[in-house]
Amino acid sequence: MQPLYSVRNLYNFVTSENLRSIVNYCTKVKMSLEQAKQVAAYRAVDEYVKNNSIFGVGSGSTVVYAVQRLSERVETENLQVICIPSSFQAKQLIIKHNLVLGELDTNPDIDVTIDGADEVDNNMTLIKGGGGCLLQEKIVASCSKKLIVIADYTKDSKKLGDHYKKGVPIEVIPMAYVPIKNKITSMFGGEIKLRNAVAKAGPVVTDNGNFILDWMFSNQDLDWEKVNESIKMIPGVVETGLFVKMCEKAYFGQPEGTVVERSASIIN
Ligand SMILES: O=C[C@H](O)[C@H](O)[C@H](O)COP(=O)(O)O
Repeated sequence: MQPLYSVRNLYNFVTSENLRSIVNYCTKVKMSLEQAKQVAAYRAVDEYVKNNSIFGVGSGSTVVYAVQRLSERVETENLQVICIPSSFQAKQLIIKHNLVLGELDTNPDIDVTIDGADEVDNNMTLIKGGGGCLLQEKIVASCSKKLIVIADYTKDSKKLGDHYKKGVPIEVIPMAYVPIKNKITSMFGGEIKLRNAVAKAGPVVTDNGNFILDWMFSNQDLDWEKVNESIKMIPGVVETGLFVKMCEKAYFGQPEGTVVERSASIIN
């Protein structure tokens, strides 16, 4: 007897008609996500980037829209803005849009950084580093008067882990990844995976030559500030993707094109 889920049965089920509906549905979801990212990014750049300022450029797919908007504003309003990148990707975006590229050596005081996030909780604690850029992002954010997050509606959570299931990224020195993995799980439980590359054999290597561990925590009620401090004390840990008390405001683009805002001042 053929199993119900055999390839032939699946093939019969996926007729060209319902395949078209599945593809249409996926395209609509993708478009609504992209639109949500764009409206959030445009709003943040319009509200926060001023003339004669130093601007920290975050990393990820949502930041692409922020840089796009900034370049439009630089052209139409003749804004003078120096851009400080938070990754190789951010640097390439700045160059591609002919914006002024700066560095922390010459501009260590940033007015505002606009960055994406993998998840934002009710207390404005962030998980970042889904794209492996957490270390430079945290350095740039720490040099900024304001950190503003731009994200689509799927990143808006009550508690960390509500929506983002890939865990907290932790950047580590390669030789120490196994002991670090063991120490974190024995302190806080959960499960840890070494992040593997997609178009390369072996692990992801960050812009700084390190590895990334993804910690799937099992307790959503941890004190993230303490957890962050404890993990950072482990020798070989370079940085965590937990951004605690750093973010001033988050803009969440919605599927229908509106933007929901959340401020740290309302919460704290
Ligand atoms: O390492 C990547 C960064 O922390 C990104 O800002 C974060 O992963 C969000 O990226 P995206 O805007 O693509 O969702």
